[in-house]
Formats: sequence, C-alpha cells, structure tokens
Amino acid sequence: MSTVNFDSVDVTFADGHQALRSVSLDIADGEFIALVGPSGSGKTTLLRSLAGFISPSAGTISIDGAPVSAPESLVAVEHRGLGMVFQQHALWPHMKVGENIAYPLKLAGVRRPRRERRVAEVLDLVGLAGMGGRRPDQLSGGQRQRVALARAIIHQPRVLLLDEALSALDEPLRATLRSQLQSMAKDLGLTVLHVTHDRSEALAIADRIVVLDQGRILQAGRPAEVVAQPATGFVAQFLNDATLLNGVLDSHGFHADGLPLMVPRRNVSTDLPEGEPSVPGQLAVTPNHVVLSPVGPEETGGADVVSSLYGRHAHTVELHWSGRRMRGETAGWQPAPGDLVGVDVIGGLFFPEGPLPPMHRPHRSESSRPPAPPRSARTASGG
Ligand SMILES: Nc1ncnc2c1ncn2[C@@H]1O[C@H](COP(=O)(O)OP(=O)(O)OP(=O)(O)O)[C@@H](O)[C@H]1O
Repeated sequence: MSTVNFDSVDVTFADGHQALRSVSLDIADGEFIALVGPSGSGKTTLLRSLAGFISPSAGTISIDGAPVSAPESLVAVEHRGLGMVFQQHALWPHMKVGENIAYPLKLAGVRRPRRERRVAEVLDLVGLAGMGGRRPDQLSGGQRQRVALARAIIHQPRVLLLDEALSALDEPLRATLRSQLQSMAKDLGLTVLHVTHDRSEALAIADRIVVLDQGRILQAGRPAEVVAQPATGFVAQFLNDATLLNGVLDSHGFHADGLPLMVPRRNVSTDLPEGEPSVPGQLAVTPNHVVLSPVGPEETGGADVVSSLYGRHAHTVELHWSGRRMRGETAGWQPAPGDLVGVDVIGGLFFPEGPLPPMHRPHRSESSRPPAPPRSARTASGG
C-alpha cells in the first residue's frame, strides 16, 4: 500500500557498535521484500528503524515520500501506520481472540459495530472464521500466529513488518501459512518487509531478496537473480552453499591455490572480459558444480567424506579435500561418512580480488532499486 525508502541510513548504538552502514533501499508499493543475512548482520535493526523503535544516527527513512526518520524529524511509532508481527505471538491472554484483533481499532476510536465487522473479515482472511470467541490458550501455535497477523492487518497498515513471524512454527503448517501470507499480501496490495533466517522461505515468498552482512546491503534482487548472479562470493556462499576457492583466473581457466584443480575458462562465469591477464580472486563453487565419483580401495587421492545427508533429489555430501571443506551432491548413489571419493569441479562463478569497475557488472550494481513493474501493472497505473 506504500513505498518505503532508506537513504544512506546509519545506525550506531550507544556502545559504539555500528549496526547499519549507509543502507539505501527503495521498496515499491505492494512489494514483498525478504531480508536475509547471517546472525548479527542488521536485519532486525533495519526493521526496527523503519518501525521507529530505533533512531538512525544518519540518513533518512521515508514512507510514501514523506520522511519518518530524518536528522531533523522523527515520526512516533504509532503514527507510522505500520503492522508488525514478531516470532513470539504476543497476544493478551485475558482477551478473547476477537478482542485481541480489534484492539488497534478500539485505540483508534472505531465504534463497536464496525470493529466487529472488520474482525469477522480479517478472521476470515487468515483462515480463522468463527474463532473470535476463543481465548488464546485454546489455540494452536499456528492459530495464535494467524491471530497476530490478523491484528497487524486490521487497521490496513501502510507497511507490514514481519520479524521471524513464521519461525516458531513447524512444517507443514509453516509452508501453508507461508503461501497464505504471500497470497494475502498480494490480494491486499501490502508492502511487506519480512526478516527470516530461512533462505528457502525467502526465495519462495519474496518479490525481492535483500542480503545483509555486517550492516551493509550486499545485494538486492529477484530470487532467480540473486541465486544465478550473486553479487559477491559471500552471497553465493550464503544463498547457494558455495565453497569459495582462492586462486587465479587466466586465459586457460581458474587455477586453485594448493589444489590439483583447473576449471576451464569456458566453464567459469565472470564479468571480466576475455583476454584479461591473470587475475587473482575467488571461485564460488556451488554443490552442483562438484561432481563426485566412487574411488576403488586401491586408489589414492580424492576427498574424504565428512557427512552424507539423504535428499529427495540429490544427496548433500560434505568433503574434506586437501585441507579444505567443500560441499557436493550425488544422485543415484550415496557415499558414506569416511569414504574416499573422486572430485571434479566443473564450473563456478569468479569474483576478482577487490572491487570491480562498474562497467563490468551492470546487473549487479543497480540492485537497491525495485525492478520495473510487469507490463500489465504499468499499463494499469498509467491509464
Ligand atoms: N541495543 C543494542 N546495543 C548494541 N548493539 C546492538 C543492540 N541491538 C543490536 N545490536 C548489535 O547490532 C548488530 C545487528 O543486530 P540485529 O539484531 O539487527 O541483527 P540480526 O541480523 O537481526 O541478527 P539475528 O539474525 O541474530 O536476529 C548485532 O551485532 C547486535 O549485537
């Protein structure tokens, strides 16, 4: 229902810790954003800054073009028009479900008949029709989380903020709520910021993924984009379980330091032009780039299998190879921990040491802006 803009936002806590560093991000009206990153990367700080619980030390946060956090002005939490759901569904235990959900409307002075109508509507929307008379302790964990969601959307928020809102739920309920949340957000045209530890959930549910590390945005892009074109080796490692190998890329291919490995140039994905002299950097090798083969008892070399996990489509195998940990996949056969296996690396994404000149990476540098709307949406808003 609204646009959100972060413009060069810094957050430094009282103890001097800088949790956000020059964060700039434009979120389109009705966009579903998933914020991912390792623990301590600043996801919750970003969300809480937008909510108004944390004041940035520099930069501006705007909703619908109007600053809500700026050096000279700060809009109070309750006047930002946001809906929030956290991991722990903080429902008032002494209030019935309907009263819990209606509370924001009661605070806003909405009269009882209208409140009751709206409660019935949102209960229906979250799949809890008719449950308004129950107490929270008569509900399951998933139902309580739906109540929290209903309460967050009853006052038609401008932006919905979700902080690990599904994390306490077990599968398959979590998967169900995930898809309901996505379709509800689209039906209502909600702008959503969803913090999650779950990479698959982020990729499945969001229009755009924002990857944070150490308070900086490393990449923001559509799910297929961040998976196929990670901006840095770290993003490839975080989203795709890639192994990062140090080495040098030349006209023949990538030569890994300290490993009997050369990946031919044609199988190395890079923004560097052909004919560049030897360039030091890292090759991000995803598990599907690692081909494993059984090794006979009389053979030597290869890698030790550290763990081997069954998968429906492919088994995930952790390896120890010449002093490095690496992850690969097998299909059709599954090695056991302690086995020796042959390793072939058939490709990877190359990241040169140091920053690349922008002309070498056009699709990776403009990712903090929302993608253009699809043709149908442009026609609708234009006409
Ligand atoms: N009030 C505070 N004072 C000082 N440092 C803080 C404060 N709140 C958070 N931090 C620090 O700021 C950094 C970012 O914290 P934040 O909670 O945003 O990370 P996160 O990405 O949400 O982590 P997690 O995934 O573990 O929830 C962390 O290093 C954290 O320790």
